[in-house]
Amino acid sequence: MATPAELARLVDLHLSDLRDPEPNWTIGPSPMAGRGVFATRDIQQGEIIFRERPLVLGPTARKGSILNTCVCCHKLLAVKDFLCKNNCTLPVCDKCSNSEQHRSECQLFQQWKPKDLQINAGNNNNSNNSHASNGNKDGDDCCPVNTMSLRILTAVRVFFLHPDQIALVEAMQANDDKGYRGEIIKAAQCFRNFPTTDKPFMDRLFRVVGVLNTNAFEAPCRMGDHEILLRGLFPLTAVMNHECTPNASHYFDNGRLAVVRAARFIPQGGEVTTTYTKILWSNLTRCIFLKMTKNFMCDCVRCNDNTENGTYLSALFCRAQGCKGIVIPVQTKTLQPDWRCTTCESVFPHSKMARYQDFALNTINNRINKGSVAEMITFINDMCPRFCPSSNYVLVEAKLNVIWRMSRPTTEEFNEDHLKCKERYKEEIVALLEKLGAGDCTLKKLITEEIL
Ligand SMILES: C[S@@+](CC[C@H](N)C(=O)[O-])C[C@H]1O[C@@H](n2cnc3c(N)ncnc32)[C@H](O)[C@@H]1O
Repeated sequence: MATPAELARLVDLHLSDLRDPEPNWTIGPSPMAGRGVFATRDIQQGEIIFRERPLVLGPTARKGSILNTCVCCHKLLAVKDFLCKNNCTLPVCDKCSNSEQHRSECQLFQQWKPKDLQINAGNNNNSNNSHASNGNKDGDDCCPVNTMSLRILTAVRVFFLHPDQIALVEAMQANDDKGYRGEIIKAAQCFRNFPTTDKPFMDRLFRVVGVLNTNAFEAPCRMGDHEILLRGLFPLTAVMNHECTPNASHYFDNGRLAVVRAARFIPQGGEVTTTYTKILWSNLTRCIFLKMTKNFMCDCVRCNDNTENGTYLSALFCRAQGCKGIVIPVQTKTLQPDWRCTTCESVFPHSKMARYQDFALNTINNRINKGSVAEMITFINDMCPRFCPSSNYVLVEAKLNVIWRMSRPTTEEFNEDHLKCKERYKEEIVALLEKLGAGDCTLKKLITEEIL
């Protein structure tokens, strides 16, 4: 792995005009993991630490993604006949189809000979050759886009970068997850002539895919009245290590600019951290997510406190007869803790509580976005307290969903009680964030400034 100094040199070149002449950050060796970002002086809460453009950007092409979106400008395309006229099978608008960027990737895809993607209605479920629908019900039968070849596009774009930019990608960490090979194999199956026997090429591709999976962000981008998620590699933002209640927060300005601010005061020399999970998830949910997606167990203060600063985001109702107490995990930093009631002290095995947590999660999530906001509020206020403590993260997320839906343009009308509920939910979530010590985090800004 590249030294912190070499990584910092390449990051400086990448930042170009966005590099502050006297930055308040530097890259150094981290006691948490590998390299990290550190404050060169005291940084006040709310201060911008850096801004950065993506080194590469591409479609996320995940299940449910809108696929009839131009791979260059991300504009929404017609529901039919939106693929490149040169048969590279990439969705592209007329204007971008003649751009330099598209020309090079179009030629490469043509050289690899994409397989015929004409599909039959209802034949969308073959995961080895997954012709995805375009997320637009009208177009389900006529959207011959292969999500796996679309997903590999961001990795392919790395090969067209300037040598210093390629060196930066090479200097980044790539977790060695065998699952990443599957992504490449599935993409290769979309072509008749993919260079699978070219070992140096395949090794480089594997590393690039590893770098993307370890470091890339999903950045929301609004184009007119549709919003899509882009897969972006923002190298400096990615060098920040994870903390479950981080001291910095980041957001993406329309997918094209990462902005990193101090959520709290950061003393000179302190490591600048961000979070790779949702801040309001419970200890166990974050722990499982980090292990599965980032391959590490977090050791931060919050992960070591089974009350989570008194927020009890994990809490479930006690299963002992007659007890109305709550149970929380006994051990921290394990994927299968025992659970103990804080009132009667009964202990339950994880298998039992995991089933209960899944039941609460599925019952609540099945209602989210189904039916009106008014129905959701009634469900949250009247039904959920019967089976889920109000501090449980799933219920907290349901309230967040109501705030989100009420803050967006909608034809639904809300009465005074609904508006009061929304305000109450907002106050509860802001109080939770304060208990966690989250400072001026992005979520707090989104809630209080209503820019969800
Ligand atoms: C995006 S990289 C962060 C930068 C990385 N430290 C480097 O040197 O390039 C993400 C990886 O860093 C490591 N990491 C980040 N935060 C960590 C933490 N709190 N504890 C342990 N490992 C962590 C994990 O290996 C994770 O997959």
